Amino acid sequence: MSIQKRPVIELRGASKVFRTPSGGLHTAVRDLNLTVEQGEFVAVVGPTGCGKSTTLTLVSGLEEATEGEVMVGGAPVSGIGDKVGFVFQQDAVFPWRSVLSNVMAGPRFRGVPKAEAKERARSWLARVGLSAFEDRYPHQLSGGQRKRVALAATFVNDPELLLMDEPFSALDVQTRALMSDELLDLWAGTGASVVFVTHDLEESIALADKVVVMTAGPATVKEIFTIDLPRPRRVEAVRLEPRFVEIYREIWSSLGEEVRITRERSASDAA
Ligand SMILES: Nc1ncnc2c1ncn2[C@@H]1O[C@H](COP(=O)(O)OP(=O)(O)OP(=O)(O)O)[C@@H](O)[C@H]1O
Repeated sequence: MSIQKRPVIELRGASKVFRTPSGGLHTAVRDLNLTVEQGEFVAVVGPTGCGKSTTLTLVSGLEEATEGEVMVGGAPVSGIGDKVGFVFQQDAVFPWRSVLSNVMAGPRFRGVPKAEAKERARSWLARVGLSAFEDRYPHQLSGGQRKRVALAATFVNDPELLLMDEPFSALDVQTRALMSDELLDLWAGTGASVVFVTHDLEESIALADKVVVMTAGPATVKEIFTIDLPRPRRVEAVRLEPRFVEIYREIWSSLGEEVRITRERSASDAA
């Protein structure tokens, strides 16, 4: 018997129009249709400024769609849900709290008793290899370690949906690859769905089940590619596989066209 997967996110004909400071209107997302199923890891790639982050803000409930429907967990999105975790480029850690206190914060806000929150936080800190650092403060950590704290602080809340906006882009290449592997390890077995926005096509293929290519702005879905690389994956190793290179070429021919359109537009705007 096949297991019926249920959609966790459904965007149907979603558009977002912003009012610009000069009083004009700017369409950031146009007629976007996208379904993300339970447990699925979906990466979103597209040219710079096309509307990827705006798509995430619609799903998060931070912004309301101007048109169309945005459903999360089968209901129209309203505000930020308890079961949604966020990881952004900037480290969302409290600088005045210790590492342990940072990871305990989510469960404590959700009413988990202190002793239990501490136990859960310690177990996630162990999983990200930071047990020895629990008394440190964020400024006493490296960028990679701070990112690990942010991941532990997110996963400790058992999110059903993880929204990630270029979470590793400020890290150096090696740390980035390590963090990607850690993310895959942490995510495996949680059953959480992930939407991961990135500029980096290699990163998207190494991580995801599906790569969504967005058009040059306003963002709409151009093509969706299924990534049939087996799991578990190690990002540095998977990049060298012939199938990876084949997928990369296929997606790049779709994405490259949108990147070219965006470049030509900005060149003509500058002229
Ligand atoms: N609050 C806002 N008000 C007006 N315009 C906005 C607002 N937020 C985003 N935009 C515009 O909408 C477009 C899409 O922005 P968005 O940040 O979603 O793109 P992106 O694909 O995530 O960009 P990047 O890849 O550079 O991070 C851009 O032209 C941006 O300037």
